Amino acid sequence: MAKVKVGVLGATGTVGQRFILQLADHPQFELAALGASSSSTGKSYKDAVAGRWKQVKPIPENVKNVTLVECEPKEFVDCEVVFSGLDSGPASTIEPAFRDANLRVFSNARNYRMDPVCPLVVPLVNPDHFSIIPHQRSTLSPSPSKGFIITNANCSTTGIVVPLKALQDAFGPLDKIMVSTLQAVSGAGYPGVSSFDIHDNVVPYISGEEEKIESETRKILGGINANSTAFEQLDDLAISAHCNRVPVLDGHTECVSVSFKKQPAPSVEEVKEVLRKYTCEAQKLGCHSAPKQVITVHDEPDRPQPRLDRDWQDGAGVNVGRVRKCPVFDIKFVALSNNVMIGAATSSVMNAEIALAKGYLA
Ligand SMILES: NC(=O)C1=CN([C@@H]2O[C@H](COP(=O)(O)OP(=O)(O)OC[C@H]3O[C@@H](n4cnc5c(N)ncnc54)[C@H](OP(=O)(O)O)[C@@H]3O)[C@@H](O)[C@H]2O)C=CC1
Ligand SMILES: N[C@@H](CC(=O)OP(=O)(O)O)C(=O)O
Repeated sequence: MAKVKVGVLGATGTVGQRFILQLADHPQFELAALGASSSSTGKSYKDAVAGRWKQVKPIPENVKNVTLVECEPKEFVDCEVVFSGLDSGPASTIEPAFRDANLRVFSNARNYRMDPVCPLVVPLVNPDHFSIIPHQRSTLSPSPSKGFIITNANCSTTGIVVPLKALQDAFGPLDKIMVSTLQAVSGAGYPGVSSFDIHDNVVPYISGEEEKIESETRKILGGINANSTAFEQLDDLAISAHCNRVPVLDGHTECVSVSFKKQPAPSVEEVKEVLRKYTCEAQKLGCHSAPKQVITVHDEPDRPQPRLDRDWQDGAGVNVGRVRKCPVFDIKFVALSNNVMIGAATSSVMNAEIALAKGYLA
């Protein structure tokens, strides 16, 4: 089958560079156009990222000499799909312009995540939310025949909703959640937090992050109504987040405590077994980027750790450890996810693979 031609918006940034690595040699997608800001357009990709290519792997040979273009639909006429690693400012007008020009937009930006007709999908959790797409199109005037926007979640939200979904499926509705995050500096893009601010330090504030974790979790773990026209958010799920920036390059660590509506609560061993056995639709569909093991449960008392565990399975799954009884809630555990992989680029790419497999790119 011919590959689907795709473009990347914000191709030079932290998330954009990960898109390049994942898409340069993808079995189903072919890179056809790369966009960035006007300070990069007209340059070859290698010149535009000179001094700020921050990946261990080199720039793929077939990308080095591609000329960067403006993020305008007329520059992407060969593409059927675009992956967006745009900042939220430019994303607010650029992403809908691509949707209205009949491209399928897979976005990392926060702008449309809580939109009532926009799917907010963590591919390991809720790809069933794609079914709102026909309704999303019907709310637009003129209604695009092919275009849509699908978003993926904030990177810290992504890391917790995967184990929480496994627990919710197995043990019924969750009651309360407390989460404290230790977030990597790559979450702030490049150059991000200055070394002077983060070295030998912890910054106990990330603007807007706590609110995003609290609202996005309720949407992702919620359902969609029978005729696929509205999301059913978990409005009665109590959730509170504390967010901290720590001197780690990649990988968000999150300390989670959870209680269940149904009592008695499951035991530690039952929780571990459910997490280990959790599977997702991307695996069943045979998606190229799906992890073999969605949740890797560590029994060692000092794992997961970002440096040791963030690249397991190319950062496509979630690591959980320290599962234990909580004297205040029911269960507590530590989750680690790669914020730039499953927290960003891998989620978008896997969402597109699922959409392709389910016929949404036809
Ligand atoms: N980093 C992470 O862990 C995560 C990030 N996200 C989200 O992904 C998005 C990208 O984040 P990140 O990669 O960290 O950001 P960066 O700042 O590293 O990259 C931003 C990209 O957007 C481009 N850009 C900026 N302004 C414009 C413009 N006016 N027109 C066109 N292109 C523009 C930049 O191009 P140029 O190089 O030319 O300036 C660059 O390619 C954000 O919305 C972020 O919130 C989501 C989850 C996790
Ligand atoms: N704010 C996250 C990364 C991010 O960009 O989040 P969002 O896509 O929700 O703006 C972090 O700093 O680690």
